[in-house]
Amino acid sequence: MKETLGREAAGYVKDGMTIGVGTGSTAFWFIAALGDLVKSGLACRAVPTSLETDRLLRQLKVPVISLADTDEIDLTIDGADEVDHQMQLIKGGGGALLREKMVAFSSRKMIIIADETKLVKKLGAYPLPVEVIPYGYRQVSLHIKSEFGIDPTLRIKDGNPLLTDNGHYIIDCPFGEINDAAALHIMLNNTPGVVDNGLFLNLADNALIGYNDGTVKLI
Ligand SMILES: O=C(CO)[C@H](O)[C@H](O)COP(=O)(O)O
Repeated sequence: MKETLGREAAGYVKDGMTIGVGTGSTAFWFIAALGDLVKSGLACRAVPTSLETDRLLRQLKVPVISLADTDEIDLTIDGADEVDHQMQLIKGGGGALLREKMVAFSSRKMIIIADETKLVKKLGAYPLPVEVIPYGYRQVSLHIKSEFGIDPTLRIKDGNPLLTDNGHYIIDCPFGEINDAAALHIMLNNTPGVVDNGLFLNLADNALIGYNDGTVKLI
């Protein structure tokens, strides 16, 4: 399914485009498809959203530029942890939310690739990743806990706090159903020490949703 989604998304890439390239296991298959297109002669420039995506793109000889090297991105293809029918998202399960959001914000169009399990009526069942400055991360966590009555978890990898590509920590916040995503976004990002959170509001245009029976629908 992820491979089908990656290949389907590659159909939206046109010659000469600057492409934002997402992170994660679904985006992996888009990268593979983009590599094939470049091999067969497509000209494009790719803006990676993580060091891992950067590495994969270079491995496949896809020309890579950094976000600072372009004024605008024509199209971004990325995965998501949740997408609702209004194209609002939760992202950051792979820890790349900050660069992903910066790339999405600079893109004229963003298409999400996700399987049907990620298409939800309301965001929030997936714990919302919040990227924080390591200094004082505990205070941020305590603040979120007392403000919202939830139990945030510091993301751990190999026994240590996971460090993002930007040298930050991630706190995963199990909000449950989010009723006012815009207000939550502001409240979180107004907390000193919070760099950004995984709510992607009004950034995605469409989603390619992959269904169990092998079909893909553009919504
Ligand atoms: O936001 C992300 C990384 O920060 C990913 O797009 C999201 O976690 C989905 O990943 P996958 O396709 O592996 O399920």
